[in-house]
Amino acid sequence: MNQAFNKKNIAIEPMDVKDIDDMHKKFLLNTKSPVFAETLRYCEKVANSNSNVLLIGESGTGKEVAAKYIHLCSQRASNDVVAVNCSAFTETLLESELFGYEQGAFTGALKAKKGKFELAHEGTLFLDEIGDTSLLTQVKLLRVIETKKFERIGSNTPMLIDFRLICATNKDLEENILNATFREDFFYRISTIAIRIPPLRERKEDLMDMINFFLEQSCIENRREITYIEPEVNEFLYNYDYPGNVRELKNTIDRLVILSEDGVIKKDNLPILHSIARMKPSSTSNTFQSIISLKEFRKNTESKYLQWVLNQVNGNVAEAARRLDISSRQLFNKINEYGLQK
Ligand SMILES: Nc1ncnc2c1ncn2[C@@H]1O[C@H](COP(=O)(O)OP(=O)(O)OP(=O)(O)O)[C@@H](O)[C@H]1O
Repeated sequence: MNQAFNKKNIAIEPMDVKDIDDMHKKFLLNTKSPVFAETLRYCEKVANSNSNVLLIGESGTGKEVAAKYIHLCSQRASNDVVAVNCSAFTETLLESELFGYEQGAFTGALKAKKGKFELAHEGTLFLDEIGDTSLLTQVKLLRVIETKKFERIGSNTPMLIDFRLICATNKDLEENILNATFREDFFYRISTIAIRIPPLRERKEDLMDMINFFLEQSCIENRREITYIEPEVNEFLYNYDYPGNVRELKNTIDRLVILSEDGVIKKDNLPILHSIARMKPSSTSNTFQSIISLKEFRKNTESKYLQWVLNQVNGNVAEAARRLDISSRQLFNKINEYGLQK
């Protein structure tokens, strides 16, 4: 190694899981879904290789969770998993975040800083949202991945590093290659093993356990006790499609627990957007019949939704307006405009 590493001096990223037991306590990995079970077995299988892994899946499916799981199942588990969200930085900032810099390397570099490559030494580097990196950053990353060497910004001394790379994306990188925003050579380099993390709607077998898991977690975190959940809430939680996946489920439950009163989770606390989604449960996978103007589409959707809300409150306009957070006068105008039934 060209420059000595001293693990003790490396500022460790705060990690929310210490070991595999802790991982099982904090995340629901005991799955009843054959699809997700296969995903987890695949993660375990590849954990002990040193291959670069690309996790592909919609936002909120648990790609970061899967990355930590792979790390903790690997021989690198006693070292760190260092995560970087590539979309959170501009090109220059991402570079200094990854490579680190020497004192005086640029204006504002008052003292030297270690980058994530160094921090991930002997551990795992997790690059989230890799599809958001620029072509130039991809070239620089490719070089480090191939040579396992890098220099801090402002230094000519190469450092040798040993890390396992896991990247994640919710983008279609193959399409990005076609439109020249993602390098093909970089794609092949980072995706020796590609693992698809299934969306929640494809693993509904886990929904009940997940709901209970997050309820319990949220009650502890928010110091609440839930004694009753209105049936409409349960109906919603079990039938909703969760386009935001596990994150949306978790946030929804948090919200319901926080807004609960006297231990009761009420249907009134379901966000209004959820009510729209309930009306059109497969809104994300809908096949539309024909192309119409956006104005006409909005009008159709709005009128159906308002009719549904009016039905829910037995035609009580004042109550419907209150729940819709608009004035009764505005609602009356809409009722007349769309010819709605009270
Ligand atoms: N199996 C699981 N058990 C418990 N919580 C989970 C599980 N999977 C995901 N979560 C929770 O769901 C949220 C989203 O997970 P994560 O950040 O891993 O998703 P992601 O696919 O990386 O999202 P993004 O694409 O937006 O970065 C987190 O709060 C995470 O703790």
